[in-house]
Amino acid sequence: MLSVTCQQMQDIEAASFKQGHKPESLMEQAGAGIAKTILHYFPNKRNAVAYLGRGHNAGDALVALRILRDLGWQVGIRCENALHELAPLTRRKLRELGDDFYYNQKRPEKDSIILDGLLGIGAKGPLREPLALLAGEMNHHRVQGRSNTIAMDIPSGINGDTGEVYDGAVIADLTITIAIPKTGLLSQNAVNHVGSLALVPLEALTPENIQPSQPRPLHLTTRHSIKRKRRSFDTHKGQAGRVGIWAGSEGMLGAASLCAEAAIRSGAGLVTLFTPPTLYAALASITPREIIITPSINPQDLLKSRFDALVIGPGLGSPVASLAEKLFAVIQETELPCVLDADMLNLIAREKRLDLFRKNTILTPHPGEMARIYPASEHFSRVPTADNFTSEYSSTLLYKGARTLVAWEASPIYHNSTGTPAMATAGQGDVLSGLIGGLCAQGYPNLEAARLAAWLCGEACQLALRESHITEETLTASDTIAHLAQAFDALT
Ligand SMILES: NC(=O)C1=CN([C@@H]2O[C@H](COP(=O)(O)OP(=O)(O)OC[C@H]3O[C@@H](n4cnc5c(N)ncnc54)[C@H](O)[C@@H]3O)[C@@H](O)[C@H]2O)[C@@H](O)CC1
Ligand SMILES: Nc1ncnc2c1ncn2[C@@H]1O[C@H](COP(=O)(O)OP(=O)(O)O)[C@@H](O)[C@H]1O
Ligand SMILES: [K+]
Repeated sequence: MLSVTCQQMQDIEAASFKQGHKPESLMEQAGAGIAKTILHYFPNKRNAVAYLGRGHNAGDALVALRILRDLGWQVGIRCENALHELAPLTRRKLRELGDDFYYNQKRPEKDSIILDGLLGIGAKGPLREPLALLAGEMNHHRVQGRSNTIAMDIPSGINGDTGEVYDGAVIADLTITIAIPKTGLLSQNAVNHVGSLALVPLEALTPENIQPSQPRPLHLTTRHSIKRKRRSFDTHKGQAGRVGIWAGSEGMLGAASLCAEAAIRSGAGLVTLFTPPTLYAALASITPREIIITPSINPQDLLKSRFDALVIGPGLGSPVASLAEKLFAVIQETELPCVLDADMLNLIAREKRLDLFRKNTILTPHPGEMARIYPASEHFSRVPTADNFTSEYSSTLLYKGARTLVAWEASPIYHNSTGTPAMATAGQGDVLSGLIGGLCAQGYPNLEAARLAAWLCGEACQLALRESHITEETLTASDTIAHLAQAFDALT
């Protein structure tokens, strides 16, 4: 969904009020959506404390808090403003929690949920007292109490238009933005304060007829903006997509195995993994039985079978020159959707074969690989890099990072909403490339496959963290695969 400035959001709100929508009804819908999102990621009852400012942002937090309390959560508030200073609607939402609620203020306990309802799109400039004090308290409890902070609409102390981070701004693990994403949330400067993103759509507030504020529009990929395919009843495995993978080398068998497993878990009907004959036995012992493993020394084999998509690169290492030439020839010849990942990108950079970045290819560089294939990226921030790169090359680009970007030619630059720092662990990229290949093989257009795969991987990891035996420290790429089903299920 297109992102908007705070002023554009306020104009859309004002227009909806003119049409007869009521602020209280919108606030109830926003609060209900926030509570639902919190329960999606934190399904077990906890202690929740809402930090309140004076405006309607606090009202959203109070509605969510009321819903959580009705479901048996222990809830409380922190507010340094006098009651009479609160906006009338916000005061009403506070009263609905009980007359004594304001006077029995609470601080978060260990492992709490902290709701940031200090400031939303009505914020002007850096945090002023008493909100600066409360933001400091929230950030302290988040670290000391290992609590999770969830920002209502935008993290307080962030400029919603530019993403500028003011002193003492709230650090959120998850920002639940209301109705339409605000452009500042997508800024790279703000990423450590925004965390992962979720959207609560409101029917009355949609971005129709809004002019993008940038020449290349910035969109957020959320669960609502991805369409999941349904199969017809008589689908057979040949129609469900055939993926050919060239991956792995001595010491990097796991990359090949994870990539192939993710491809079959994406829904692809048949996945074939080509491997040097010397690695066959070892790879067969760690790869799911559903994967066809074919010993091969010639990448041309990728062109001989009837595949619907190819993935080349995970764990490839540094192939000898003759193998490299054969891989280049395959990439040059194939018209299939072709994911080029990891060492394949390094190889292309090293041999200066950027002519291979054709329309059917999907490139998945992390910033290090990006600097090799496109040294200009070191002089630009992420969005201009994605913009310039896709203007120069006709490939679909998936530029990995804490806010993964996906773009193609003149498409909007899509910012992925899901993900967690727990993903900073080996093998996540191999899962991602396998997933993209599997989705392409099922007929998702390249851009859609890349957006969906990035969203699914991030969502799977966020959902994995709900489980008591998986933490930020212990999450592995295998856990990502194991939670893909829940991620698919979370799509509307
Ligand atoms: N208006 C509506 O119909 C809806 C509003 N919603 C929520 O309401 C929010 C906007 O509410 P408001 O317009 O009341 O604005 P805020 O809740 O952002 O509060 C703005 C008030 O905070 C104070 N303030 C501004 N900048 C400050 C600073 N730097 N330091 C300290 N105090 C500062 C001022 O008193 C200002 O009036 C949205 O972000 C969203 O969360 C949602 O409930 C959806 C519907
Ligand atoms: N802090 C983070 N927040 C969100 N996603 C992350 C974070 N760190 C890594 N990721 C994601 O994990 C994946 C890692 O890919 P990559 O670095 O290629 O891993 P590998 O090569 O080990 O498989 C990318 O999709 C990246 O976007
Ligand atoms: K907020």
